[in-house]
Amino acid sequence: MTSAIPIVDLEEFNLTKAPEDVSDDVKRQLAAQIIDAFSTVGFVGLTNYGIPQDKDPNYFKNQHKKGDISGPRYLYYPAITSQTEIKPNQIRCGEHSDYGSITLLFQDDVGGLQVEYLLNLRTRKGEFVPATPKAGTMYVNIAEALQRWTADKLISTVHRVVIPEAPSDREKVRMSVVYFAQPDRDCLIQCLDGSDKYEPITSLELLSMRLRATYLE
Ligand SMILES: O=C(O)CCC(=O)C(=O)O
Ligand SMILES: [Fe+2]
Repeated sequence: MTSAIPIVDLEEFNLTKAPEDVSDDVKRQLAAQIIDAFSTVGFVGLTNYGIPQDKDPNYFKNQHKKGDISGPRYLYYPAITSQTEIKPNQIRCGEHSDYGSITLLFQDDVGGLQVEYLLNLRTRKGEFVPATPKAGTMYVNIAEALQRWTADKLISTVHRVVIPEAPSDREKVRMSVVYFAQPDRDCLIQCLDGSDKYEPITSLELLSMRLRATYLE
């Protein structure tokens, strides 16, 4: 059976307004539609990627059944005008990789998202390349839980958002919607190849550890 990918029409919610000018009701409706689209249609079917042959092909999917710590983030980057003060090397979102299994990322047409393209898998040396917006497409980032699970067979994607160079682009608001697919909170993430490359850890512990490191340390 094939399942259609639902379309969430952001225009309907008039998101060209700044977030503070959009009512909580409209935000709630939009959030409900987006979460429904991501979770019920089973975007998190990671079947056949990095799973040892003897595993159930639905292995990854089954670890996202509850979606109890998965969730969306709506990002609004204000316009940058000639009056805006920008510090040297300032960017819109610093380089990082996400914490869960995969991240689904939708962006508008302003640009600025860059992903690290690994030139050398062993040293992990890479260079940032633009992840150019393309209408009707989404980016899928591999995140850290998946890297641990697959014992580095899949490597998490380092990414960032820079300020566009062209004044006509930087003067536009940039918006993106991302969905962080996180293995269910009690799911034990241990290397599927049987190695001890990473210690087993529950999804919730891994998320808490990464959030602490990012925001508190
Ligand atoms: O705004 C974007 O395109 C990227 C946001 C992002 O990487 C994140 O929220 O983790
Ligand atoms: Fe990210």
